[in-house]
Amino acid sequence: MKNNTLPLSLYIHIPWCIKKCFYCDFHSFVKKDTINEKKYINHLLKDLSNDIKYIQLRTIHSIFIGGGTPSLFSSHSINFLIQEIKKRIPTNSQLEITIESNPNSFESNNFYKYKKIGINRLSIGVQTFNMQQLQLLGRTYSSKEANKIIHFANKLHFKCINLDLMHCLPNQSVQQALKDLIQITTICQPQHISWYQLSIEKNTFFYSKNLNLPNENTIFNIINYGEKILKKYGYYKYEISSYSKIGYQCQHNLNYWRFGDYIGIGCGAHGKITTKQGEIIRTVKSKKITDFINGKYLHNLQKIKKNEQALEFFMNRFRLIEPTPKKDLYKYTQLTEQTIQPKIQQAISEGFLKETKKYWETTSKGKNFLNSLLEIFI
Ligand SMILES: C[S@@+](CC[C@H](N)C(=O)[O-])C[C@H]1O[C@@H](n2cnc3c(N)ncnc32)[C@H](O)[C@@H]1O
Ligand SMILES: C[S@@+](CC[C@H](N)C(=O)[O-])C[C@H]1O[C@@H](n2cnc3c(N)ncnc32)[C@H](O)[C@@H]1O
Ligand code: SF4
Repeated sequence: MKNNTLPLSLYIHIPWCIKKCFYCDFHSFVKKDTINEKKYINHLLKDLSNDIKYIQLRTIHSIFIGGGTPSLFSSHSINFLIQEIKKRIPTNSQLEITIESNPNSFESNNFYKYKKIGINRLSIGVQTFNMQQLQLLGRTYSSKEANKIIHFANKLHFKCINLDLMHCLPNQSVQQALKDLIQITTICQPQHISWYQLSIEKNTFFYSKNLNLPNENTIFNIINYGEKILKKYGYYKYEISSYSKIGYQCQHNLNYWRFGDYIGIGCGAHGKITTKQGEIIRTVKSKKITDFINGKYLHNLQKIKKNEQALEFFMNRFRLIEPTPKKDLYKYTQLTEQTIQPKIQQAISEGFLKETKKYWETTSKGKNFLNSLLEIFI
């Protein structure tokens, strides 16, 4: 492979939370006592130094500090981390730096300083403004507190604020789900909204519960009317769950979905890298914090087999609303169009896909039955 020109992002995982929410299976564990932030950050930097080889003369165009609840870390620690990273790897002038936070008062004390140290995208996980539902989800703040903190964050004028909102919650009516959206789009007015349909995941408290989840009809109405509200208030859908004002798409997540490269550091972080030889590898870092802080950073490194690369590429690409440029298949995987032509023709003949000279685009049937479309590429 010639010089690697694929966009490169850096993901940093901070795995601690105040408590484990009943629905969440992201890699996080409850903070038992004071976290030795400096020690963890030193290990993050050592973890990064092992992955420097993957940079291949590129610059980093986005940093995402996710979790867990990264906003449990002080602005001093986050500043030290960002400065040390910048000493080690070139970053581009338009660097997007996101940190995720929960709308708890003590965490919001960090917001002002996060902005001062260069964080330009603040993601706040609200989930809902309905008090009963917040309690049902196991969240640790009130809707009043969430509103106050979003209002406070707005006044700090981050370049972009994202709010995470979930829908199709247990016992949730269409009206309640839409009320959350009206609140967010007309009062909070963030630049970006991530609107997630609740998924019941294994290894979560919810998984073993007999929940009163919305039926198909309610789900259809929530999504159908919800998308109308989002569009009415200027939020354009660019990915299955992602909506933004024009110009505020999340560059980090876009890079994932376009099948770009990203280095993942931290306990449980994953990365996806294209090597000089044109191989595509996935890295998974140790999920056990004891392993990670004993210097066992890398848990697993796996090459994506050639015959799985088209599926991996389209699994990411077809999440996006934008059409897929045909030239990107070779750019991101080194696969030629010829190698996948029969499957493309099958997807077109089954009504999931349409094509022009330069693009492939999912039809509404393809968007609504994405898994059936992707099965063609297995
Ligand atoms: C991993 S959390 C990190 C953000 C922050 N810790 C918080 O809780 O707000 C990222 C987001 O994933 C979403 N999420 C987590 N579990 C989910 C599930 N089972 N179904 C749908 N969305 C989920 C939530 O909206 C959450 O804000
Ligand atoms: C579900 S997304 C939510 C993004 C948020 N809605 C936004 O727009 O900023 C973020 C979560 O996905 C997980 N995540 C993202 N990239 C990751 C990576 N490379 N390795 C491990 N976990 C990752 C983390 O749990 C992180 O909190
Ligand atoms: S949703 Fe956020 S706060 Fe809740 S357990 Fe997951 S990462 Fe932690």
